[in-house]
Amino acid sequence: MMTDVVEQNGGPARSGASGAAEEPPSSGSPADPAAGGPEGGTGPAGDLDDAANGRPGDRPVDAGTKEPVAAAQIVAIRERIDQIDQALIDLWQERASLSQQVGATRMASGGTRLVLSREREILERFRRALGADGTQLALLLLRAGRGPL
Ligand SMILES: O=C(O)C(=O)C[C@]1(C(=O)O)C=C[C@@H](O)C=C1
Repeated sequence: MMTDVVEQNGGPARSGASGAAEEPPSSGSPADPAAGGPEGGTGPAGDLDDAANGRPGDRPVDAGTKEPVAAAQIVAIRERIDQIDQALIDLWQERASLSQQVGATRMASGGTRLVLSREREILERFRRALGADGTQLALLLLRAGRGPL
């Protein structure tokens, strides 16, 4: 599976054709308005944002299932997913910053903005490890540092 990386609208990338990804498999009815509705106010959401999960602190987790054991497992696994996502974000930003430093150093010394042989090496490393999606990921990674070609 390969997904186009260019999302001009800034929205989430879609990898499937279905527009009903949050529906349970057997559900043909509209979403339950009670599920995920307001859960009682305790003040402005801005004061309650939970830095760990980005949700207002008083909102219950939507695990996508009503089965409590499965829901608890999902919540636990999501903790690690959130840690990984944060690490990816931190590393992404660190890499972009380092790439900009390299570019500025090179150009200040009369060098080129880009070194395409180095970019090919990086693209190949990602392709070898992750396949075609790796190539797309590396293209985004490179663009985050040196800007668009
Ligand atoms: O390694 C370099 O020479 C860089 O400038 C960094 C970097 C990158 O982000 O990896 C960015 C631009 C170059 O064309 C090649 C690689």
